[in-house]
Amino acid sequence: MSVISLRNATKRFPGTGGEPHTAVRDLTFTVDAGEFVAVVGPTGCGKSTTLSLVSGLEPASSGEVDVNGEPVRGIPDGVGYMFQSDAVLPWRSVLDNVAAGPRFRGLGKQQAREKAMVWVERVGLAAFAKYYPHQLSGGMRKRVALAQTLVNEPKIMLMDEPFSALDVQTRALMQDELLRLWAGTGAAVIFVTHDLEEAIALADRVVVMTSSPATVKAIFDVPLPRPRDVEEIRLTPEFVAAYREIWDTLREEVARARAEAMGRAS
Ligand SMILES: Nc1ncnc2c1ncn2[C@@H]1O[C@H](COP(=O)(O)OP(=O)(O)OP(=O)(O)O)[C@@H](O)[C@H]1O
Repeated sequence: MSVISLRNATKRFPGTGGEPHTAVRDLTFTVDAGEFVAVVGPTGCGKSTTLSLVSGLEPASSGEVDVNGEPVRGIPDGVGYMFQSDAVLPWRSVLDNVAAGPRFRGLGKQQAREKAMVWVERVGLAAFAKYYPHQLSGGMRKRVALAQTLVNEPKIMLMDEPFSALDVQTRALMQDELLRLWAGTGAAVIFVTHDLEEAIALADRVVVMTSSPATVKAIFDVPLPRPRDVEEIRLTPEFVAAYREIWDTLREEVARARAEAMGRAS
């Protein structure tokens, strides 16, 4: 069953010159329970706006966006977020950062900490539970952010380039970690990325967006088995074939976006 469904969803923002600016147009795709969908497209095409429509942060100007079978009006329950910049609070320990969500949702301090500790352990930070964010590496902070998201047991996870600021090795580690932890949750994921390799390594399906204003250009199934080791899987012929096929479609859009950006600059 689809837990996320967009039908001809369009978003227009007020433009600077009075004319409305269309950020995304006629978006149509669905995400099933337990499905991992990656969204790729050229820079600035409207990927983050797509997530804003699903998260209820921005209402659609036309078309329909449903979450759990209901039209999105405001921020739906059971949705977890992870963005490029994390929401780790510097004045709280790792454990208290992770416990903040359960506290907010009404658990007592002790219960929230117990629940948080389970996730702190799962993301491999048990020895660092009392540390403060400034004492952690970038990868460790991302682990905290992942625990902060997963501790709330979201049925939907919206991820906007969560690992793009990490170095290549830490990034691969975090991708593996995400897949391992997500596997037990049954959550539907939309993962926005610039990086086609990352999209294929992680996802069940890849949605390719056109250049701005974005619409869905094509949707590809990723025929790779799970569980996956993201560094190993990149070397398989199936991965390379999927990469070629999807890149053929994405390349035109990236070229078009570049040409438009150069046109604007000149
Ligand atoms: N709140 C807003 N008000 C006005 N325009 C906006 C707003 N949010 C996004 N836009 C515009 O919508 C378009 C798409 O932006 P969006 O951030 O969704 O793209 P993106 O594909 O996520 O970008 P990137 O690849 O750089 O992360 C851009 O032209 C942007 O300026």
